[in-house]
Amino acid sequence: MPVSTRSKAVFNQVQDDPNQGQTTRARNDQEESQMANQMRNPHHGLKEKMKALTLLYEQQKQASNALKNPALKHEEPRFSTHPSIDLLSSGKREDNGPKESKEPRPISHVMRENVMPSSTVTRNFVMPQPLGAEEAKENVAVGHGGDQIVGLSCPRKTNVSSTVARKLSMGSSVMPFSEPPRGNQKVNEQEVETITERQGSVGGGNGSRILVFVRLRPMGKREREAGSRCCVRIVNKRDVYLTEFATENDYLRLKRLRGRHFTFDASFPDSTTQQEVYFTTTAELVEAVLQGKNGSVFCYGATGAGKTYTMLGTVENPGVMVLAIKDLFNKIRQRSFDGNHLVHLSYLEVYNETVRDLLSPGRPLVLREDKNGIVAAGLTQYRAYSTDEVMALLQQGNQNRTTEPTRANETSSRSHAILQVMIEYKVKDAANNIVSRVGKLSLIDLAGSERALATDQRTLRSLEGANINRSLLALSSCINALVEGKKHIPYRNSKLTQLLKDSLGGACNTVMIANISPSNLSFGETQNTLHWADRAKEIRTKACDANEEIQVPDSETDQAKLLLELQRENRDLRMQLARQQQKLLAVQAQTLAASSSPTLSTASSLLSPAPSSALPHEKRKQRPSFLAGTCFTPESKKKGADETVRYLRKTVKELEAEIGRMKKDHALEIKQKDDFILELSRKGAKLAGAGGEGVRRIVTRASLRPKKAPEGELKSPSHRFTSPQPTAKKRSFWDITTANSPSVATLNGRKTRSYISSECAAAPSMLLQLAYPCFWSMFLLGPHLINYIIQPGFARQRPATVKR
Ligand SMILES: Nc1ncnc2c1ncn2[C@@H]1O[C@H](COP(=O)(O)OP(=O)(O)OP(=O)(O)O)[C@@H](O)[C@H]1O
Repeated sequence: MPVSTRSKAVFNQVQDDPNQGQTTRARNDQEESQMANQMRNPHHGLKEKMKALTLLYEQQKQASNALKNPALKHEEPRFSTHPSIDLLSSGKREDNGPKESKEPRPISHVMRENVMPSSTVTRNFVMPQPLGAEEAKENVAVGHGGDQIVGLSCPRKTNVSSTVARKLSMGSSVMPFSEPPRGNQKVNEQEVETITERQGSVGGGNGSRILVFVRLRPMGKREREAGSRCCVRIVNKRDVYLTEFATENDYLRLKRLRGRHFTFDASFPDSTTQQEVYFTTTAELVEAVLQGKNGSVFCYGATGAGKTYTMLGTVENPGVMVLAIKDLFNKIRQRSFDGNHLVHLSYLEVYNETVRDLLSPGRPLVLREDKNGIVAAGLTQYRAYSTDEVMALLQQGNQNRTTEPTRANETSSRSHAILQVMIEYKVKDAANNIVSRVGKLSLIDLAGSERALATDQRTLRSLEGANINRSLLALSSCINALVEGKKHIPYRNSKLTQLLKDSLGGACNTVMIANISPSNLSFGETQNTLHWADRAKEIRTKACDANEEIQVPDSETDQAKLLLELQRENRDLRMQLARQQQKLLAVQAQTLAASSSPTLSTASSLLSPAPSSALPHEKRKQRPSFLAGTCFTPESKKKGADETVRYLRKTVKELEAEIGRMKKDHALEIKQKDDFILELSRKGAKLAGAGGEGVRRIVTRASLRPKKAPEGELKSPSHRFTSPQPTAKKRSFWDITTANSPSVATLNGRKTRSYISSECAAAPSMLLQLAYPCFWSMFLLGPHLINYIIQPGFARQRPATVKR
């Protein structure tokens, strides 16, 4: 620490003085130890350092006075200056100061002088020395529109060297934009690496993040005249504060201000020059394009926000497009001595959802997708050899561009313009093969997002506005889908998004410049622009060095791949379409069913479950379906209804025939059972006769019935939940017969049940017994019928003929 070193030097001087008395020496020792203690303590504040420095200063002053006037050698100075005076030069004085002995002043004295300076003190305020880049960054004053408030407590704005600032701007989270290099100053290649690295790191190694910048334009004359206020504040060249002022009529929020805060990679206040914008946003992309990577810059914002100014600029203040072309040719000249760089140029616009060639206007162009991405078929590619040539082409293209005056902007661009510069660079690789690298730079000036009222409601402008808004809406949908990581990105929703596919989701370094107006009258548009810009920050494009992989294109393989991809896409789309159609048909069918005649609908609703379940599968297949797609015309409707009626009649007939068959079967069964019972009865009678005095026992149902439970006997809890005939035993027809009766399972696993009254007091006569099967057959028919209805295919599985 410089302070402690100096202090030590002073004490050494004191010790070296041979004329020093014992008392003074003792006091000095005490002071020395006190000072040493103070210096050892790292937490001594500024006050302590000041004390030490003041002491030092006093000593030096005394020494110099003593030199000038030996008579005043031990006199105390009559006034002192502020301790901060000559803070930095004190060290020098100390070094050059005399080595003569001087009595150190007591600390208390020095302190008193510092605290209570004499009225005659001359005060000199010294501005601190300029700080380093880091300190300057920390102390950037918060000012409106990026202006610095320079005061006594703030350091002066320092000029950070361009390299440092560039690294700061691209390599760290804080990104103040940099000063442009003067003249033809070469951009350091390391700087380009920094932005690429940064983009790569953000993209997680596989891709790069879109860099988003915001540019605020100055307040326009019209806006000033309309009395608009500035609602945008840019702080730290990065943060954008948007304030909504309450209108005079908005009494509820009259005193309330609503604000929003956004942070971008860099934000340009209204005083920013075109060069600053270019060097911060695009210069590095140009460098990357020369290395065979793709780059895109697009301006986005409301109408009149300054997009065209940023992209094209004026003759005096050329914009990004012009500066990029100039820079590109400069760089090519610097590095290409063998003329290996080929520059091709195309310029197109998207106007009312049609693509037009701005360099050779003619019929609208068709967009096609090939292995290089989306291309406009038939678009002119000009080979350019110099900046002047490109400038001439650019001018020509701009003259062909659709611009119209609107209420919001006198020279409003009514189309999206895309300038594409392709740079092909041929190099020899290690194996001496010529490898060509192609980099593409797309510079896009979008038409302004706008409200119909803000522009023009009446004429063609409104149609243009609708189309512009549609394409921008499609763009925002794509941004949303990309941000949310969706599989399907709706690029096909507009021509603009198709053309921007590469820039948004391809292998490309992309920069978005959001242009905003400062006027509070454009608050809504500004907020919207900032919202989308903020969203776009999250988009990650693919890795940018895909170019390496397409150096040696295998045309057949590529075509096959493309074909496969297109087929897959086609299949997906067809499936999507089919699903949608199915949904539509289902809805239409429901509507049709609801609107058809009540009898028919009732009949079909009543009968539809039965036939579908009762009929064999083949029959169900044949049933006319509403989804067959033939029921949408009146004739087809009638036809469908007739068919249904016919089908129902047929079903009824079939059912009747089935019932008749079943009746016959059951009659036969009943007859067989009756015969069997009769025979048994006869046998029983014979046995009884042969037994003589034996008890005649006729098996009746009553005898088989369980005895009534004794009163007071507990019933199971489930008893409460049984049917109303819990006391009657459920018995089958065969229960009354002997053990060789066919089991219940012989009837296809289905139990045929009947309930027997528990009130039969006496055994029934034979006649009655014969009547029972008839009675039972009634019960038997019911379940069979039900089974027929609820179980398909039952009709084919008739009960096996009962054998004795
Ligand atoms: N940074 C700026 N400095 C000075 N003037 C500017 C700036 N930005 C824009 N302007 C001026 O504002 C006006 C509107 O700008 P510009 O035409 O670029 O808007 P735009 O966003 O392209 O509008 P549109 O979408 O309707 O085409 C122009 O007169 C332009 O000169």
